[in-house]
Amino acid sequence: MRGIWTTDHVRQAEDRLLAVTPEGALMRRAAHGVAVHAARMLAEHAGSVSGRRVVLLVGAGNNGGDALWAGAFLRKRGVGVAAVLLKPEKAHPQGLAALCRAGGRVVPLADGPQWIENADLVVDGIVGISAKGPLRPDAAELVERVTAPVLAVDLPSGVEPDTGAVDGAAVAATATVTFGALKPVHVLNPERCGEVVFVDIGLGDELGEPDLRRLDAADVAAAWPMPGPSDNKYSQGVTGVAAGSAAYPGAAVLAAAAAVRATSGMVRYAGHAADVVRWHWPEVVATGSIFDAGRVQAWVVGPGIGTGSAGRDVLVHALGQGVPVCADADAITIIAERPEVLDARDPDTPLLLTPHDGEFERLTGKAPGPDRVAAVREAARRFDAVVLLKGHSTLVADPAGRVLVNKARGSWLATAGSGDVLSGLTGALLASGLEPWLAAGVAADIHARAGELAARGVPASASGVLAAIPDAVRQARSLAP
Ligand SMILES: NC(=O)C1=CN([C@@H]2O[C@H](COP(=O)(O)OP(=O)(O)OC[C@H]3O[C@@H](n4cnc5c(N)ncnc54)[C@H](OP(=O)(O)O)[C@@H]3O)[C@@H](O)[C@H]2O)[C@@H](O)CC1
Ligand SMILES: Nc1ncnc2c1ncn2[C@@H]1O[C@H](COP(=O)(O)OP(=O)(O)O)[C@@H](O)[C@H]1O
Ligand SMILES: [K+]
Repeated sequence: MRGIWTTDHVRQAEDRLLAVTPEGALMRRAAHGVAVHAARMLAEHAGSVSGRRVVLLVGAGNNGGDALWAGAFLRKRGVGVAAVLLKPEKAHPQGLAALCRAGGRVVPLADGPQWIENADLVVDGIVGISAKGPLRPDAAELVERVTAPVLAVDLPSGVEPDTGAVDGAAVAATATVTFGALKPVHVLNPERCGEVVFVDIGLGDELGEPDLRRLDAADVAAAWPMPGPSDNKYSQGVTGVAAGSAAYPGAAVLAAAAAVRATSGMVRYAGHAADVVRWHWPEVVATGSIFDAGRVQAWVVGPGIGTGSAGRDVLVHALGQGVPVCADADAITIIAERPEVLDARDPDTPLLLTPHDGEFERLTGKAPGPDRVAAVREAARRFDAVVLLKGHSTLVADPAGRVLVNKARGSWLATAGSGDVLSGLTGALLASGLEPWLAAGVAADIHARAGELAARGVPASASGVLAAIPDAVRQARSLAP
C-alpha cells in the first residue's frame, strides 16, 4: 500500500528534515531528479539532450527554486536554458545564481511567449505545495503559449494540491516529478499530472500516518481470494445478488456475472430476473425472491430493483441477515428517501454504500463538491458505513477516516452497466471475508484494470469489462513481486 500525504503534513515533515540537513541539500536533491527526468524527456521527445532548448517558468517560491537548480544541472549537459521569472524580486536567489553561473539566461517576462514557443521542453516551476487557486493571469498567459511537452515540478501549477480540483487556468503536464511524498493531486487528478515520477529526498520517517492510501498490484493480488486444497463451493463465501427486475434484467445479469467471474465460490441470485440470469449464467443458483434465497456470506442489493416498496422490503431483509451488505444504485436511493430502513441493520453488520455523484447528493443532501475526499470521509462517518464514491478516480472511506484512492486508468468505465459489474465484484470480495474497506478498494482496482483491458484504446461495453475480469486478476497477480 502506498501512502499519500496532504501538503500540510508534507510541509511539517520537510521542516523537520530541513532542520537536520545542510542548507539547500534537499532542494538540490529534488532539482537533480527534475533535471534527470527533463533530459530523459528531451531524448524521447526531441531526439537528443545537448543543444536542445528548455524554458523554465519560475514562480515566487521554492518550486521556482527547484526549477532554477534543475536548469543549472541541465546546462551541464549542454542544454540551452532560459528562465522566465514571474516575480523577479522573489525568485529563489541561490537557484538563480546557480543558473546564471552555469550559463543559463534570464529572459524578460514580455519575451516569455516567444521563448516558450521555441522550446523543446517547458519546466513548470510556477507554484508547488503552497499553491492557492488557479494560475494568476500572467502565469496563465505564458502557459497558454506552450506547445512543447511540460515537466511539472512537484505538481502541475494551478491544480489544487490537496483536492486535485481545477477552477480556472492550470498546467496540463506531460510528466510530474514529485519529491518526498505523493500528494493528493497525483492520484485525484492524474490527467493533469501525466506520468508521475517519485524522487526520494529522505522524508520517509518524518511523514507519519498517510492521509490517503493507494493499493499496489501486490496488495490486490494478496487480497484476491484463491481456492485452496480444502476449499469447496461454500467455504469461499457465497455471494448473494438481489438486483434487476423484469424491466431491467441486465443489471441482474451483470452483477451476478461479475461475482461469478471474481471468485470460484457460489453465487446466488434472488429477484425477478432469475430466468434470464440462469439462462446466461447456469452456474448461478437463482430464485425469484430474496425471502427463499438460502444462506449467503454477503448481499449485493440494489442495481435495477426499483425504489418502490418491493425494493425496500428486499433491502430491509438483506440488512437483517447479519452479513455484509453492498447497497448500490436503487438501494442508495431507497436509503436516501427512507433512512429508517437502516434500522433493520444490526450495528455490527458491515454496510458498504457505492454511490455515484447523483446518488451521493441524494444520500447526503450535498454534491461531493471539489473536495471529494472530505465529502466521502464525512459520509462514511455519518452512515457508519464504508462509502465508495464513484467517479473518474474512485474513493473509498471508512467510518474511522481511512481513505483509499483508486486512480483512474482512462475513462473507459463511463459506460452503462459498469457500476453493476463493480457491485458484483465487491459483493464477491465481501463474501470471501475481506473487510469492506479493502474489498471495495480491491474491487475498484480490478474493475479499472478490466476496463482498460476491455478497451485497449477503443470504447468498451460493460459486458466487455465483465469478460476482462479474469485477465485483470491475472495482470494484478503477475505484477505482484
Ligand atoms: N521545503 C523543502 O524542504 C523543499 C521544498 N521543495 C519545493 O518547494 C515547494 C514549496 O515551496 P514554497 O513553500 O516556497 O511555495 P511554492 O509552492 O513555490 O509557492 C510560492 C509562492 O507562489 C505564489 N503563488 C501561490 N499561488 C499561486 C498561483 N495560483 N499562481 C501563481 N503563483 C502563486 C505565492 O507567492 P506570492 O506570489 O503570493 O508572493 C506563493 O507564496 C515544493 O512544492 C517543492 O517544489 C523541494 O525543493 C524539496 C525541498
Ligand atoms: N469518466 C470516468 N472515468 C473513469 N471511471 C468512470 C468514469 N465515469 C464513471 N466511471 C466508473 O464507472 C462506474 C459507473 O458506475 P455507475 O454510475 O453506477 O454506472 P451504471 O449505473 O450504469 O452501472 C463506476 O465504477 C465509476 O467509477
Ligand atoms: K509546479
